[in-house]
Amino acid sequence: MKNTKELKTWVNNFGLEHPLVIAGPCSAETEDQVVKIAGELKNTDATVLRAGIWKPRTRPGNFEGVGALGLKWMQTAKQETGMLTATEVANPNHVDLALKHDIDILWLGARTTVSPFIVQEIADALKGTDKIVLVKNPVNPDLPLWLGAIERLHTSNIEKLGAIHRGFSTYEKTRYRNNPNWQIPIELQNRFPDLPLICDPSHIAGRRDIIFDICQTALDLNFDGLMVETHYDPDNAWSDAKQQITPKTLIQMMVDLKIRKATDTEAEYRNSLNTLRTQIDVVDHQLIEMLGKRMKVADSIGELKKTKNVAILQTKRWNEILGKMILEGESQNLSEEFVLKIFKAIHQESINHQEKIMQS
Ligand SMILES: C=C(O[C@@H]1C=C(C(=O)O)C=C[C@H]1O)C(=O)O
Repeated sequence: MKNTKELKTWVNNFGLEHPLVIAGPCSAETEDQVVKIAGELKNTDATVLRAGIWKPRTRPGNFEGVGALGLKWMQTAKQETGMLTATEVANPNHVDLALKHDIDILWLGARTTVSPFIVQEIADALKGTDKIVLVKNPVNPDLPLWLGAIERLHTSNIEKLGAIHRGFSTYEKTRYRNNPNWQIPIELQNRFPDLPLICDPSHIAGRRDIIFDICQTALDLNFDGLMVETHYDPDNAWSDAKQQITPKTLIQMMVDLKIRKATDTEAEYRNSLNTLRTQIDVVDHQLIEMLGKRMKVADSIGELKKTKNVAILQTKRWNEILGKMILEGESQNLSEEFVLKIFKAIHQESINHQEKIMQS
């Protein structure tokens, strides 16, 4: 698959002055609930009503969705509000049912994207449709797997494609339910700058209070749209209660979010930006030079260790360096997380260098 300007056409055709907003409950629960939420979302920035009909739950015994019955409720909501509809499909049978009920946007969930077999079956079932198909990232931070799923759909002649970033599962406890790992959607934009990219802050956050900040970050990173779980009574939702917000909160959020433009052509802005970027270029050059110098010292240590047959890894020394650098980083306004990441990478490169010398 090649990047082409046409990839963005379906989003541009909405003619919106704000990001595309897909909103609605995590799960369709009752007809009244679906229709009521759609009613509250009508006349807001939300163009598309989302609702989960089949819910992939980590463990059995939880609410697994109302099934095909809910598709009729989506149709009623669409008739009453004029909103487009979107739901998740996880197998060819879901695809058939969703198409029969004229759902406008189908998405593949994170647990589906991980499996090329099931993605291929879904791509085959979708052949010939002109529906919009969105692909959530796989649960693991694997860009080729994510792109591979999109390519399978592209090969099935699905033209209206997009990616949804919902964060990546981690074993570690973090402030997020699913780690945003923003580098991955940034890399995706590098490869496919025109592929529509939508952020799902609800699944990244797993909780209401940080949804706004995640949306703002997404807009700062050129995302085209937001998919936000919305319920009139979030606390009593049948699934993902903690991460849903009310339509009223969504309306306020869209007022408060700052929508960024791709660039600005004003001369003074361009000049200042160029001056600052020259400074960045100088510092980057120095960083690489310093890192090269550090590795030369590591090489010498490798030579020395080789003469005495001493192990490369010296945990005590390494921990001393980390402790010192975290403190120095603090005084330079660098987060501990960042300093750790950088120094772990430096340490690994240093080990690789010494490995080469010790084995030669
Ligand atoms: C360079 C050394 O070898 C390893 C690499 C280190 C580094 O790059 O700072 C520190 C400790 C060792 O694990 C050393 O022993 O000092």
